[in-house]
Amino acid sequence: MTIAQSPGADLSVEQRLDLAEQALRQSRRVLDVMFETMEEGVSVFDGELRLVAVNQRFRALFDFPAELYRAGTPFEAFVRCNVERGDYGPGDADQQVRERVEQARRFEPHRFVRERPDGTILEVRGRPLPGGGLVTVYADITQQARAERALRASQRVLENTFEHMDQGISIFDAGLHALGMNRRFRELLDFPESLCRPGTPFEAFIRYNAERGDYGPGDVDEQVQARVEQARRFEPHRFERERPDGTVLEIRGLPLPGGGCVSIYTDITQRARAERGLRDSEARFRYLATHDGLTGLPNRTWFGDLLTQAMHAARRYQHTLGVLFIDLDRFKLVNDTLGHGAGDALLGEVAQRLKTCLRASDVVARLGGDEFVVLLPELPHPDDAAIVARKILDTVLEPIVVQQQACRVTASVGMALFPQDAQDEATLMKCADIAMYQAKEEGKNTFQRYAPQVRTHTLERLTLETQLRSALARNEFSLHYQARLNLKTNAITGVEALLRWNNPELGSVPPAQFIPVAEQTGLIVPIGKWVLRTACAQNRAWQHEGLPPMCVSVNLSARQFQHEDLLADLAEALRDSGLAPEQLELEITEGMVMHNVERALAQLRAIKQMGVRIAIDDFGTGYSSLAQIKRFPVDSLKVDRSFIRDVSSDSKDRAITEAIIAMGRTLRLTVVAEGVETLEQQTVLRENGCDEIQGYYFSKPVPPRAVSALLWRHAAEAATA
Ligand SMILES: Nc1nc2c(ncn2[C@@H]2O[C@@H]3COP(=O)(O)O[C@H]4[C@@H](O)[C@H](n5cnc6c(=O)[nH]c(N)nc65)O[C@@H]4COP(=O)(O)O[C@H]3[C@H]2O)c(=O)[nH]1
Repeated sequence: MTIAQSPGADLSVEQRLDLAEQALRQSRRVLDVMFETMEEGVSVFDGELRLVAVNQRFRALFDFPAELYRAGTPFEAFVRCNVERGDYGPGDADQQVRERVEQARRFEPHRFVRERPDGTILEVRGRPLPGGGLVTVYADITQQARAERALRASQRVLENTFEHMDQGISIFDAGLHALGMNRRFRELLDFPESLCRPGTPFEAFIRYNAERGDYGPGDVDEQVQARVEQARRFEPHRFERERPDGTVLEIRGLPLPGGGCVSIYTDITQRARAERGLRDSEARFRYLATHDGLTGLPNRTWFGDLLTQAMHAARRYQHTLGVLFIDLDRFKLVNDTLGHGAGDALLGEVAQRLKTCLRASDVVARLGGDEFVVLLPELPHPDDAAIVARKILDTVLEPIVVQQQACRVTASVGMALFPQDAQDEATLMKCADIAMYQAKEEGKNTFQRYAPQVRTHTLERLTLETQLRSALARNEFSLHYQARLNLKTNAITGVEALLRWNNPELGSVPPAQFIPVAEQTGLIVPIGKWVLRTACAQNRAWQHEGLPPMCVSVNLSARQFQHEDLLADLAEALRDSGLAPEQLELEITEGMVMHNVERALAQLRAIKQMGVRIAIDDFGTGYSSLAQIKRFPVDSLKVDRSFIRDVSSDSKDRAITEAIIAMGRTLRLTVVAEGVETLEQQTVLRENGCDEIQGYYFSKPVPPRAVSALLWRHAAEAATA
């Protein structure tokens, strides 16, 4: 330190000495103040390592006992005090003292950091003094050291996190050279260790990827160039990449504030797979929601959409649009006789044929069951719809081989046109539907253009069908019974069960009206089963009343006769009612057996084997020959009403009736005349040897209670006769 000298060359020696002394005292005071007010603690020891001085800050930092601060205290005393209060940590006290004193005795410059037990961190700098001795400066660096320590700790945490992150990270500088990358980056991208070093150019990674085919086929140089150029733009980006091993990576790139960029790689394979699965199932769902599962054609929903679009276009460009409703005529028969598998195969074939016989712009859809619909979006001329309809009929008519059997089905087609027949989709569809019903009534295998006058009739028929569908569940059916009289014994030999339908909306509907509808719709099968069960139970109930046993006849429809469940239904009705099989008779018509003689024969034999009787109903109206009837195991023939009506007046009718009676006798069959309304008719029949009669003359069809009364009355009359 330099103390400023004051000028005074003209002063005496004493004066100068005095002045120098004053200056010395002054600079000593300055030094003292500086020493005492220093930020750092300072200790000064002489060449013998005895204390010369410590400043205020030293005292505050170390808090040694006051007696130690006396000048001349040996350095060793301070060290020992520190050792004793644990300042140097655990260890042998004497050795700790010895080591430190020896160290100090070397009087070498030194610098170290020491942490005191109270957490204070000191930077200790020692310097030998020129004339011997040692000055040591103690700086309290606790705050700074703690901050540094915290920084280092958080750096370690960061490095640890970086290294063990679930995402791969790579960092490149502004010159696109690698600054760093973590373990996951190497794993996810499967790069060799040699590549994953700081300084590796971005291009090297890209080239490595391109060469191993990570970017798919293509020119490697072009792939590299495109990617490096892209990276050079340092724009934020995010995309997904599927690696050849199937790993799907989401790659996000972010520019760094000081230049360069960081890329984050996330393995999203699972999520991508799940999303792909979802997309697949969504597509599948969409397909199922719009397609018919069996034929692959558009379903009703999709067809509705397509029709709406086509109507818009037709309206805008003012052209004619056609809708054709197609219903297969004998499909249910195929389904019932050959099974559902055959039915499905047939529908598939029909769908295929419909598709090929139409233009690509036309639409064919399946509405369900055996119903198809065709949309002709643009008809140059309204008559063109008829040409398409004819084409459809021809194509459907071609034999279809199902289960090695050639089937032939026909179709009924209904046509409706926009704008001629309807202005909106729903009405247009309804019109085509109505026209289709009309075509069916016209005798099938035909097409019909919608005409407003058929609408009313068809609507009635539609109402009937709708009501009929729920009639069984709503308990709207009942059975009436018509008695049969034996002309020789005058006994009531049996009753015929006749179905009655009473509907709250339609009233009492005659069987002639609803039975054909029930047949067409297939509803006759469950209804017929109900008739069978009810008739058997009723016959048994009469027996329980004490009436003499007799036979109950039940009409079988063609559908029922062909149905695979018939035998099981029969057995069930007999078992549940407890009726003897010979007290049940089934009435079938000639047409039913003539359709497929061999199959019918097998069915009839099976029924006969159960002990159930069989009658041929409406006999004479069909085409069965005597030779064929001979083969059938039938018990009776019921002569059709039409021959009986004029049997007493018309010689031709009488001749036919006589022939039937004679034939029946030859075949040992019971001959029953139906529709006998007069005494004359009865007399002629008796004279000709007819076995039994049924008709209004003897009894009308009546409810069970009235039958019971008739039977009791008749039994009583017979007893008194
Ligand atoms: N004019 C006239 N008619 C007479 C006379 N005696 C009886 N009838 C009627 O002639 C029909 C005889 O039955 P069907 O020929 O089997 O003809 C039946 C039968 O084919 C069918 N049907 C009735 N019930 C059933 C049933 O439960 N199942 C099936 N599949 N068909 C049934 O409906 C047809 C008509 O039945 P219904 O209207 O009850 O008509 C009955 C009966 O009421 C008469 O002296 N004069």
